[in-house]
Amino acid sequence: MTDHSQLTQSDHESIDREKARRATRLLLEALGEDPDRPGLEDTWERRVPDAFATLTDGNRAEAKPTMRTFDADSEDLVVKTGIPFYSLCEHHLLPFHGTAHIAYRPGEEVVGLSKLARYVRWQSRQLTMQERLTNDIASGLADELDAPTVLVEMNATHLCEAMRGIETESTTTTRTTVGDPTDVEREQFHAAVARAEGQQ
Ligand SMILES: Nc1nc2c(ncn2[C@@H]2O[C@H](COP(=O)(O)OP(=O)(O)OP(=O)(O)O)[C@@H](O)[C@H]2O)c(=O)[nH]1
Ligand SMILES: [Zn+2]
Repeated sequence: MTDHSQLTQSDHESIDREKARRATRLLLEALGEDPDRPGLEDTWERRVPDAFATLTDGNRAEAKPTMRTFDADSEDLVVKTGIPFYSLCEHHLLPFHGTAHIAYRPGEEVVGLSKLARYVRWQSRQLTMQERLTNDIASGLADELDAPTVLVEMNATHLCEAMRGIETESTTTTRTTVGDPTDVEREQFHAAVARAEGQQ
C-alpha cells in the first residue's frame, strides 16, 4: 500500500513547483523546442506544473476526501459500479483510464455514496500501476470504513500501449478482494459489474 505520509511535501502542494518548471523547460529544450516561444511560456511556467500538482494529489493525505459515514441498517453489500477514473502510469508518465467498480459489506457504518467516487479519484491521482491502484483502493476503503469485506474491479486502457510501444488499444482488468466475501456476495458483485460493463 502506498505510504502517503512519506510522499507529502506540504499541506497544500504535492510537488516542488520550481523543479517542475525547470524540468519542463529542460524537456521542451530536449525536444528541440524553444521554451520561450509564444505558446510555450505558460506551458513550463504554469500549466504543466499545475497539471502535475493536481494529478499527483493522491500523494497528499490532506487531499483525501472526507469520508462522511452514517449508521448502517444492515450488513447487506453496497455495490457502486461505473466510477470513471484517470491515473498516471509510473513507467511512461502517460494516462491510464477507465472504470472502477466497488462493493463493500458495511461494518457499523455506511459511507456517503459520492465519497466512493471521490475516494477513487483521490487514489488515482498518483504515479502507479493498475494492480497497485486496485489494491490501494480496496485496502484503503476497508480501513476507512472499517468494512469486513471490500471488492474492487478496474477496467482500463493504457495510453502507453495505445499511443506508442505496442500501439494497441486493449482493456486490462484487475480485481482484488479484502476479507472473505460469501459466494452470494461475489455473485452479486460480478452480476452488477457485468451489467455496468454491458455484458448482460
Ligand atoms: N503490469 C502493469 N504493467 C504496466 C502498467 N502500465 C504500464 N505497464 C507496462 O510496463 C511495461 C514496461 O516495460 P519496459 O520494457 O520497461 O518499457 P518499454 O520498453 O517502454 O515497453 P513497451 O511498452 O512494451 O514498449 C510495459 O509492458 C507496459 O505495458 C500497469 O499498470 N501494470
Ligand atoms: Zn505506461
